[in-house]
Amino acid sequence: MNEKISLKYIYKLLLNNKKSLIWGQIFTVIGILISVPIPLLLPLLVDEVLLDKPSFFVNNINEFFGSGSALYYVAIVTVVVIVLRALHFIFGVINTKIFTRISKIVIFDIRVKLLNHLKKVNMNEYESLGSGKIAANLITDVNTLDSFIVNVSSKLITSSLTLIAVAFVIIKIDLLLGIMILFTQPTIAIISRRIAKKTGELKKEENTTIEAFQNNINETLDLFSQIKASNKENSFFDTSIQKAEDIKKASNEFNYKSVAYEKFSYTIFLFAFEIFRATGLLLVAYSDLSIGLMFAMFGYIWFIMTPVQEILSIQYSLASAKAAMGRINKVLELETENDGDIELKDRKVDISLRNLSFSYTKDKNTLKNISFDIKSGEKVAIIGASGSGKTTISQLIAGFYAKNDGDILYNNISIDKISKKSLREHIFLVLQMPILFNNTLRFNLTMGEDISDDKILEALKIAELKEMFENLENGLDTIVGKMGIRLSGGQRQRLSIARMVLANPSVVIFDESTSALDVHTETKLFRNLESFLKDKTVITIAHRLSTVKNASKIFVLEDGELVQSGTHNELEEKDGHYLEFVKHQLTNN
Ligand SMILES: Nc1ncnc2c1ncn2[C@@H]1O[C@H](COP(=O)(O)OP(=O)(O)OP(=O)(O)O)[C@@H](O)[C@H]1O
Repeated sequence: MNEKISLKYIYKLLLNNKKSLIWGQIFTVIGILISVPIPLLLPLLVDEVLLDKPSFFVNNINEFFGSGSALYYVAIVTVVVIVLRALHFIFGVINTKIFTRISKIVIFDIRVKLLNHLKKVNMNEYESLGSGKIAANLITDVNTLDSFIVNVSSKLITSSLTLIAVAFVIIKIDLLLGIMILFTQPTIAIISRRIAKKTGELKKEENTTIEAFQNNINETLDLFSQIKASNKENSFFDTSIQKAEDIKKASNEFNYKSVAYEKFSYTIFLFAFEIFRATGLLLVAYSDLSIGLMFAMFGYIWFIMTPVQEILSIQYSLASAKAAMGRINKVLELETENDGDIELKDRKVDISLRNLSFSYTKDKNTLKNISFDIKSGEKVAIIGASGSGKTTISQLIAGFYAKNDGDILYNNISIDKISKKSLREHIFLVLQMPILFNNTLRFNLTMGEDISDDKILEALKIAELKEMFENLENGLDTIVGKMGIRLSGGQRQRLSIARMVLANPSVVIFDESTSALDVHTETKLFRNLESFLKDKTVITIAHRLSTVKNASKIFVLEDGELVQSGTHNELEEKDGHYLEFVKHQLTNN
C-alpha cells in the first residue's frame, strides 16, 4: 500500500534525521538564550549609568574589571551586545544550514516516492491526469511543501520558544505593559496578514489578466498567416487590445492599493507603538517602572515582530501545503500496472486474445469482446476504419494499457501474471509517429544501451537510413529532436524501425509505421527486413492493400469489434468490410 503524503508522513521523514534534528534544536535554544537578553542590555545602562543608580551591570563590571567613566561602561556593554549579536548570527546560520538540509532530504524523499510510483503507473491512469498536471505536482506542489517544511522545521520552534522567553522577560519587567504587548502584537500581525491577503487577491487578478493577454497574443501570433488570409486582423487585434486594457485596470488597482495597504498596516503598528510609549511613560510616572526598563520594553516590541509574523506565516504555509499535498496525493492515487512475476523465457510467443474488452473512458467501450489467436512466427494484419480500435489493440498486446475484461495470453499465460519488463523485451511496437528524445542519434537508436557502432550502422542500413546518416557531419553523435536537427516524418519512422532492429524482439507490431514512406522506399525497407523478420511474429496495422495482402491472417475491425478474419483470398470472396476495403483501394489507386 502506497502511503499518502500527510503531515504525519512528513513528520516520520523528518524523524529519519533525528541526530541533525537534535543538533538543530540545541543550536536553536542557544541562539534564543543569546538573543533574548539583547534588548535589555543597553537600556539598563540608562538607569545604572545615566541616572546614576548602579545595579547589576555596573556592580559586576566594577568587581571584575574595575570602575570607570560612563564611556567605559557603555563601551563594555556595547561590545557585549555586538558579540552577542554576532554569535546569534553564527548560530542562526548553522541552524538554517541544518534545517535546510533536513528539509531538502525530506523533499528529495517525497520526489523519489512520486517518481517511483509514476514509473509503475498504468497508461490509462496516467492519461487521466495528463503530463502537464503531473509535472506541476512534481515541481510547483513539491516546492510548496518544501517551503512549508523549511518554515516548520526551522522557524516554528525557534519563534515559539523566542516568544515564550520574551513573554517571560517582559511580564517580569512589567505585568501590565507585558500583557498589552503580547496581545496587541499578534492582533496587529493578524490584521496585516488579512490586508496582505487582499493584496494577494489583487495580484492574482492582475496575473489572470496578464495570462489572458499572453494566451491571446500567442494564439494570434501563431495563427498570424491564417488570420491575415481570412482578413480578420482587426477583430483579433481588437480582442488583444481589450485584453491589454484589462491589464491596465487590474495592474493599476494592484499597484496603488498594495502600497496603500502596506502603509496602512505599518501605520496601525505605529499607532499601537505610540500607545505603548504613552503607557510606558505613565508607568514610569505612576509606578516603579524605571526609564531603562521602559526603553527595554520598547526594544522588545520590535524584537517580537519577527517571531509573531513567522508563526502566522506558518499557518498560511500550512494551508497551501495541505492543498499541495492533496494534489500530490492524486498522483499517488493513480493505479499502478498489474505486474506479474513470470518471465517469458521462450522466444517463441503465441498470443491469444480472449473476449478482450477495453475502454479509455467509462462512457464508451473502445474494444468489445475480441478474440483471436496469433501463433509464433505468424505474419498477421489488422485493418479497419480510422478509430475502429487498431492502435488500441496493439497497445494492449504490448501491455501499455490495462484491459478491462477478458484476457490476453502469451504462451497460455495471462498478461496479469507476466512481468511487464519481460513482456516488453519480447514485443516491440513500432509507432506511426515516433517521438524523438532531444539527444544524439545514437541515444535515440539505443535508448542508452551499450551497442556497438557496427550493429547500429547495420540497423540503419536495414531501415534505409544509411544515406541520411552518411550526410550527417557528426554521425551518430548528431543531436536530433527538438533542439537538434529535425527529421522528416518518414525518417523518424525509419529510425523507429532501426530501434526495433537493435532491440531484436520476438514480436513486432507495425502500427502504420511506414505510412510516411513512398511505396518504393517502403518496398525496399520490407525487403531488407525480410530475413530479420523471418522467424518473428509480425502484426501489421496498415491502410494499404499491398501491405496487408500477403498476411497469413487478416483481422478486420469495425467500431471496436472483430467483424471478419481470414486470409486475403478467403475474405475477398465474401461480401463484407474487407471486400469494401479492397474495392476502395483499387478505385483510389
Ligand atoms: N488515449 C486515448 N484516450 C481516449 N480515447 C482514445 C485514446 N486513444 C484513442 N482513443 C479513442 O479510441 C478509439 C479507437 O482509437 P484507435 O487509435 O485505436 O483507432 P485506430 O483504428 O488505430 O485509428 P487510426 O486508423 O485513425 O489510427 C477512437 O474513438 C479514439 O478516439
